[in-house]
Amino acid sequence: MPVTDIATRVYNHGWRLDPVVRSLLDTDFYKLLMLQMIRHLHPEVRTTFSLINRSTSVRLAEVIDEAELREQLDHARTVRFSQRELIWLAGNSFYGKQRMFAPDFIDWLADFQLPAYKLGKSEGQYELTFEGPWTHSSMWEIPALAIVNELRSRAALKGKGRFELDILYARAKAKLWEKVERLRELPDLVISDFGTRRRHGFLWQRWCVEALKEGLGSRFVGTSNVLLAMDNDLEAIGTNAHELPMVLAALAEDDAGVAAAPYRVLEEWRAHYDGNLLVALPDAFGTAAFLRGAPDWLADWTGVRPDSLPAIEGGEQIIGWWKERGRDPQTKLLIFSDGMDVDSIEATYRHFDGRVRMSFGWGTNLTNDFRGCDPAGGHELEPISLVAKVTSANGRPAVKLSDNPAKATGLPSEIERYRRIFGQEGQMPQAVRV
Ligand SMILES: Nc1ncnc2c1ncn2[C@@H]1O[C@H](COP(=O)(O)OP(=O)(O)OP(=O)(O)O)[C@@H](O)[C@H]1O
Ligand SMILES: O=P(O)(O)OC[C@H]1O[C@H](OP(=O)(O)OP(=O)(O)O)[C@H](O)[C@@H]1O
Ligand SMILES: O=C(O)c1cccnc1
Repeated sequence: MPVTDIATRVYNHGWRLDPVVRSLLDTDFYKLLMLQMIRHLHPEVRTTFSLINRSTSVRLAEVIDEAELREQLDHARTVRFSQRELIWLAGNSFYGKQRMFAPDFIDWLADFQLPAYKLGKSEGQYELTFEGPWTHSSMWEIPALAIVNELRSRAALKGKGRFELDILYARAKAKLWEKVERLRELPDLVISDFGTRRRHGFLWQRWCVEALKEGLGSRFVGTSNVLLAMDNDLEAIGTNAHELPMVLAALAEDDAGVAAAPYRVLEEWRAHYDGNLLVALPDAFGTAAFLRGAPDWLADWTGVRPDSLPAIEGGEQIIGWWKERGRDPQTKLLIFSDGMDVDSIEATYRHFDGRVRMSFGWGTNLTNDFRGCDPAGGHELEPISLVAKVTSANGRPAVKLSDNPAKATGLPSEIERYRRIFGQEGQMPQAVRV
């Protein structure tokens, strides 16, 4: 296990290009799972992904230097899958399954390059978009977010002294370790790292993952970061994302096609994957409508990943649905993954303990929690709510409604149309923190 003195490195490395993204495996596992399917079924679809800063009070274009941002984005475009990485992807077993990725997909990855980007500025924010085949533009989501988040951290760290940095990281480490000690009290906890996109930095995420591996032992089941999984001999963890129903709905010819899109996605998914990968994401256009219209076979899937209702609320709705459909929730899996942190993990665990199988995907509050750690008392290192969403498919607008109206994305007129199609039952406004 490489042990890097992060404070020393941050101090020493301020003077040359220090690439944020050095591997195309430095992404979420679900991106590769989705990519294999998209390439197979939708190779002709073109999409645009756009950066959206929901923390509008943070004027990113005034914090991050544009030349540095371009340098990092350009560098990411030079990175290719290495031979070693492709051999690992082809030969490793995932979720106990051999050959998850077909040989022709692995061959295709060998030539993969991130497509061009467009970068502008408006009202203190960056306008960063990625247009191209869905297979390519989608792959920008995680590296683009990791780059912007890490450049923001670096900007906040610039000018700090060697000891100030040392104390800052010491505090962040102690803070994380206190969380580990609390989580150890939950005997049947199952938790993984989902924190790549909004991490403080790569090396910090690596430290967090290694700390959880030692501190939580078998309760820590892996990481969604494929590179860290490979390097640390951990399980790569992944489900699927909102972009799948969003793109299929955008491509639909009429309202009925939009309404059917979330279930078509599931059919496509089950034709590619099975077992623990049969986990549905219910909230792209509202969980209540999704569950009401779901085909009965969906209740036979392994689990559901509630993602925008408060965790207990969302879990209860899904358990109620399993019961209604005559399934035993104790055999089912709930994956909680939206802005979780120790308090909500403990509360959710205790609430559902014994009633359902559960696991937690711990993101930003794992890999970017520097709240209260800056010896100078600054707030510049606190995480922001930065996302990259699909905004159009074949030139047609893409929409996400979510259960939380604060997370809706898309043209206002299209959001209205989708609200008419899916209804607004169960919408629950909540402040978005990360
Ligand atoms: N963003 C990153 N992505 C992947 N690996 C990284 C990243 N940053 C550092 N590493 C790896 O972590 C280890 C320690 O990093 P560090 O950068 O301190 O090494 P270094 O000897 O200074 O080399 P480098 O010139 O690559 O920065 C090295 O193995 C390096 O390749
Ligand atoms: O602990 P967290 O930082 O929340 O990380 C995990 C979250 O990341 C993804 O959300 P995404 O980036 O797509 O944003 P959104 O669902 O909040 O819009 C995912 O759907 C989880 O909700
Ligand atoms: O695989 C997932 O569901 C996942 C991974 C990282 C972040 N959010 C979700």
